[in-house]
Amino acid sequence: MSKITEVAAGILIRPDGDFLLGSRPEGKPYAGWWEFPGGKLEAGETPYEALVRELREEMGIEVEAATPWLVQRFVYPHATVKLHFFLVSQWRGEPHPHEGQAFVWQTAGATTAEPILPANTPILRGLELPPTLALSNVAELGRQGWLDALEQALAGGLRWFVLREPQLARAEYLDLAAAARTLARRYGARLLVHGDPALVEEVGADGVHLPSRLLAEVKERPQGWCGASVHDAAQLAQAAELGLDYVMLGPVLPTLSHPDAPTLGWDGFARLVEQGWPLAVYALGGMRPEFVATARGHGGHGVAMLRAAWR
Ligand SMILES: Nc1nc2c([nH]c(=O)n2[C@@H]2O[C@H](COP(=O)(O)OP(=O)(O)OP(=O)(O)O)[C@@H](O)[C@H]2O)c(=O)[nH]1
Ligand SMILES: [Mg+2]
Repeated sequence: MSKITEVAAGILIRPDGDFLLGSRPEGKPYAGWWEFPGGKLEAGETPYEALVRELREEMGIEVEAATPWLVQRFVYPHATVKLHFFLVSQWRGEPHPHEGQAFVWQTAGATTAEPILPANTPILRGLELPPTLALSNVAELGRQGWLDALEQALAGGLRWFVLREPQLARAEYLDLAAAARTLARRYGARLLVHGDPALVEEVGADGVHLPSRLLAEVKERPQGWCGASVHDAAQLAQAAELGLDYVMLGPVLPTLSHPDAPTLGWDGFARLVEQGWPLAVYALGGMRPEFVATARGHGGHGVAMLRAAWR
C-alpha cells in the first residue's frame, strides 16, 4: 500500500453561507485548480494544528472557530491523500494571498470557479446540505394535517424534507407525493422520497432516502440526491462506499416512538463520526432544531427531525 499524505483544509464560511476557494499556486501539482486553503500535516501535528498553521501561512488569518467535518480519501497520480476538512466559521484578519493564489467567494450549488480539485466533489455537495432535515409525519398528523404543517414549515424556511410513510400503500404514497412536490416547488425546497429509488422519477423528486435494510441491496448510487439511515460503523462504511451524500445516524437520544430502544448518546455519535466519512452525518432520534450546534460540536453536519419538524 502506498503512503498516505494527510492534509487539513479549511472551509471559511461567511454568515450568508458563501465559502472561500483559493487557486493552487504555480509549481504545485494541479496548479491553477481551485481548492480549499490548507496543506499537509507536519510530523507530530494533529489535523487541527495543521489547519491553523496552514491558514496562517497561506493567507495570514487566525482561526477562531473551526469544527471537523468531512474526511475524504482520494488517489492522485502524485499522491494518495486523506483530506480532513474543517468548517471555519470565525477567523481574525482578512485572507491575503501569501503564495500568489487568487481567492473567490462561492455559493453552494452555484459555484462558478473551475476546475475544482476532483477530490472535492462530495465536499461541494455536502455544502449544499442544510443544517436540518425533516421527516414527514402523516402517520400522526394525518394527510391534511401534515400538508398544512409542511406549508407552514416551508414558509418558515424549511428547504429539505423526506417523505417517509411506510404505512401507506403505493397509490396513496404517490398521491401524497404529488401534493408535497407541488408545495416543495412553490418554495424552492427539495423533496426526497423514501425507499425505492425508482420512486424518484415517478414522483419527480430530488432524490431518495434509503432505509438501512436497503443499503446492502443497492449496488449503485441512485440518481439525484441520496442518503440513508444508519446505526453503526459497518452501515456508515456501506454508505460511504456507495458515495451517498448524507446519512442519518441514530438513534442518538430516546424517542417517543421507541422510548426503550438502545441509544448512541452524543458520545457514541461522536465516536462513530470521528472515524472520518466523506458524507454529511445527521443526528437522528430525539432531535430538535436547537440541537444543531450540539451535533456540529460532535462532528455531525446537523439534525434530522420527525415530530419536532412540524410544530
Ligand atoms: N489544500 C487542499 N489540498 C487539497 C484539496 N483537495 C485535494 O485533493 N487536495 C490535495 O491535497 C494535497 C494538499 O497539498 P498542498 O499542496 O496544499 O500542500 P501544502 O500546502 O502543504 O504544500 P507544499 O507541500 O507545497 O508545502 C494535494 O495533493 C492536493 O491535490 C483541497 O481542497 N485543499
Ligand atoms: Mg496548500
